[in-house]
Amino acid sequence: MITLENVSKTYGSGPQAVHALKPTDLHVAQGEIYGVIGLSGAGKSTLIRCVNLLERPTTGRVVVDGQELTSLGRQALNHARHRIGMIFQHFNLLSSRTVFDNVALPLELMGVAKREIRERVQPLLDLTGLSDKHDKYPAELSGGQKQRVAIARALASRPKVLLCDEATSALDPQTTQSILDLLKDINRKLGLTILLITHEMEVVKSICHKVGLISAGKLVEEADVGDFFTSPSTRLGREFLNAFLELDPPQALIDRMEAKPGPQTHPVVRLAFTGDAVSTPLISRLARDCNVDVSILEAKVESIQDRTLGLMIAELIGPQEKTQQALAYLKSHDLQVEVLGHVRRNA
Ligand SMILES: Nc1ncnc2c1ncn2[C@@H]1O[C@H](COP(=O)(O)OP(=O)(O)OP(=O)(O)O)[C@@H](O)[C@H]1O
Repeated sequence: MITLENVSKTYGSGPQAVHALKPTDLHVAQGEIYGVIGLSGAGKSTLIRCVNLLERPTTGRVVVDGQELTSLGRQALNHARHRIGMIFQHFNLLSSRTVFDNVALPLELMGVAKREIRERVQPLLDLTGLSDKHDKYPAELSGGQKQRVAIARALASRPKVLLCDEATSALDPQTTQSILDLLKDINRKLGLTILLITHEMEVVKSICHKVGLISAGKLVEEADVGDFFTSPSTRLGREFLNAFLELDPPQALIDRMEAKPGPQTHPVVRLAFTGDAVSTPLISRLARDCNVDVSILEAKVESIQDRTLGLMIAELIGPQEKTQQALAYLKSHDLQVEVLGHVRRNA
């Protein structure tokens, strides 16, 4: 439904040039919710704004619903944009218009007749839970309600695609969840394809099917959400995941950690279990079969959509050859094993 081919964006030129988006390929399938995550300044906004050509890409092709937007003239592009809704972090509502009139605005601009506008706006207010806010002004609404108005407005022109630019970043966690539930609901009910950008793993975890990780203008990793949360393939992906899971070794242990193994040290490992491994008593088998002691420092179980993810930080205690054997054993059992460092037992 959305295809970016070799799309890049450079702001300015010469020594002042900022290569905000390096040549990027991206595909979002029909009906999919795709999240792009990255740190501040990574190029997320630039990427999403290139999709509807709010930013004109420096190179590449943008194809939405089979139509190449980058080849269209001004009028045809305006028309094509009716099929692409967009919502923003700060809602961008018109303060002098009521809820109804804000939602009706795109239809007025398209020249839709008054009666048809009435017939189309009311169901959108119902869908977004705003039926009783019809005549309110934005100043009379909460942040979550304002974003609902923005969503209803974005849906008014019956788009095939919804672009969400940090749509929940200005909202508290509870309101964020209700807006994410609404987006999930409209994705299901209307078959709407959603591309969102966010810096919050919670957003990706809650509603996305697929995720792309962007860093310094480059899409460095792309995966199904379940795979990303269980085994990110880049260092940055692991940093995002670890920060989200808040599963780091105690500081006192980090301070004692050495990078290289030695005859007097024991490895500290972070283990991620998925699927069958979650319910298998691997740790007791590890102790029995490999003859090492396992000191569990932290552990938790997370539900990531339809998957269960078990996480643990543990110290493997025993002679070096036994702890190496234990690591090989863990790796052969479909676990993600990351050696965080090595500590002296009684330092
Ligand atoms: N209009 C512009 N002119 C020049 N540089 C720009 C412009 N817009 C963005 N940039 C630069 O491009 C880079 C990417 O910015 P962008 O806003 O796309 O990142 P982001 O990931 O969305 O960041 P944030 O999460 O902080 O909004 C940054 O270095 C930014 O300073």
